[in-house]
Amino acid sequence: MSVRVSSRSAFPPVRRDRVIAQLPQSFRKEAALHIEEDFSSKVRTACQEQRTGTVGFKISKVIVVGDLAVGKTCLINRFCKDAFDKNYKATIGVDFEMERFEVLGVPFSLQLWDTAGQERFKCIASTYYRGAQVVIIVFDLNDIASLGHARQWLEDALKENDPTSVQLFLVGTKKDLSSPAQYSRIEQDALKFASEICAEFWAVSSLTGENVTEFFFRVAALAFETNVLAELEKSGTRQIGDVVRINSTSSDPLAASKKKPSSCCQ
Ligand SMILES: Nc1nc2c(ncn2[C@@H]2O[C@H](COP(=O)(O)OP(=O)(O)OP(=O)(O)O)[C@@H](O)[C@H]2O)c(=O)[nH]1
Repeated sequence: MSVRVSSRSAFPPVRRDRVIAQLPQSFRKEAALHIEEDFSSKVRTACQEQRTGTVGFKISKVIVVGDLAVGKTCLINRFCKDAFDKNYKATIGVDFEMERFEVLGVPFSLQLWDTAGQERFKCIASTYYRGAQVVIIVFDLNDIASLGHARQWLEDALKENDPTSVQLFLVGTKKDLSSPAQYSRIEQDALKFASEICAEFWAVSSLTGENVTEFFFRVAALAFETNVLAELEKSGTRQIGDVVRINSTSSDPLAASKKKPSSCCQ
């Protein structure tokens, strides 16, 4: 496999197909963490001038939660291993994969934590929720009950984390199994719920691979952008009037879902 060597990294080189030079776009503008077309000029400039501090050495923790058998393991495996297993094997506790990216020339890593959806393993899994920068709540697009349970998964994940600093994604899986009519019905509900909790909505299929790479690239890019902005803030280079564009960093998704019925993410 071809790789790209970064002179600024102490880690192994990044795969060529993990290089992000443009901001990947959201799946639906109605439920997006932000709708800018590109990285902010502040972030681009910081990367060009190598003013990203420790971001190149950081590992962002991503937890993937949701009901049993909704497809969390398959989603991670499709992206990390380009593999799909049609047989269900329950995750016992947790498992994780590391993915290395290069964003705007800066190395950046995601640690993807696959957690158990089965009730009996949930208490083991929840001990690993702490320290997440990104929470991905997964539901099955063909099972409305799994979308209904998303709020509980969110509450559990936020108990262990600062609700104002996590980025939330709501991901519907098994898109290949739903008819267009079925899909559009559940998408309406998912979009509504995603905008209530300030999450970004995606619909994917791990069987066909539809939207899987696009989704994880978006996660990596937004997590990277937040880290660079935080680094700039720490080093005092942000100016009065600068806006942190990722709204989930400035609002509490659970409080938002109780107070605001409409979108609060843009
Ligand atoms: N057709 C189809 N089947 C899928 C897809 N994703 C997952 N599956 C199937 O759904 C079942 C459950 O998938 P898993 O990824 O193991 O589910 P999980 O959410 O990790 O389950 P737990 O570990 O118990 O929490 C398996 O039989 C998969 O093959 C998909 O995109 N399309």
